[in-house]
Amino acid sequence: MLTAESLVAGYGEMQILHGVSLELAAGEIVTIIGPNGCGKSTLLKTLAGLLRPKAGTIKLKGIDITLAPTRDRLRSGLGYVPQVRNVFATMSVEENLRMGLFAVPGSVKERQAVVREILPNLADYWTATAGKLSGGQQQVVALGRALMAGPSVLLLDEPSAGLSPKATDEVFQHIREISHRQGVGVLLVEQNAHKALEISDRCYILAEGKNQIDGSAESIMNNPVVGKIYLGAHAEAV
Ligand SMILES: Nc1ncnc2c1ncn2[C@@H]1O[C@H](COP(=O)(O)OP(=O)(O)OP(=O)(O)O)[C@@H](O)[C@H]1O
Repeated sequence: MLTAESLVAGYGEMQILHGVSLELAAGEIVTIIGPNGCGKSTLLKTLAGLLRPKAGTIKLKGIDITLAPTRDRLRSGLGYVPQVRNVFATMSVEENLRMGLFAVPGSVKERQAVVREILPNLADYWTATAGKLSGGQQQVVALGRALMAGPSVLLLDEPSAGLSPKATDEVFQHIREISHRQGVGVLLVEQNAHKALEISDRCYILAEGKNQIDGSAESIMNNPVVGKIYLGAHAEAV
């Protein structure tokens, strides 16, 4: 569904990604973990088209989108939810979802009905101002907005950031359903590595802008060395 090969990217002269490669299949959840500053968000921004890679290729459904503008990526089925400022705070939930269709043709009402079926909680705060919702509710709104465009791939940057354990579980449950029921491939960047691995099929570990280790989520969780270095305090529990 989505492949990246040997991506080199960064900010100005500063190179952050030094040849990162990955694959994501339909209906699969893949988590990217790694130390702070290793380039996880930079990788998602590059895949989403916010940063232009200096080298490497990105393909979506076999089509080269390496240099495609963000709008074209959206139309081709690539959705992206950034870590911060992922809702329009002064708009209602309904309007936030409307915005999700700005670059993609389609009927707002029809798409909203589909998204409300996938995320039934949205009905509870449909007319509320998004900025006044809890962090967990805002994250559901952000997911809903991304789903409006009918993506086949979703890039999610730390969806559990700032959420309580309970809200994190709810958001992860939604992610699992979006992936497994709707067939959406989900690429997840998470600090909460242990919890993310529990809902993931596979995992890539990055270090210093390079692929370090990859494998099934289970093999990563059961690898004592990986656990100790990358899963932190949770290592004992794995
Ligand atoms: N807009 C920017 N301009 C310049 N440098 C940036 C910018 N955004 C990030 N960086 C730098 O790029 C490096 C990688 O940042 P990135 O956010 O991709 O890491 P990360 O792995 O997602 O980190 P974290 O886990 O802390 O979120 C860091 O050194 C960061 O300071």
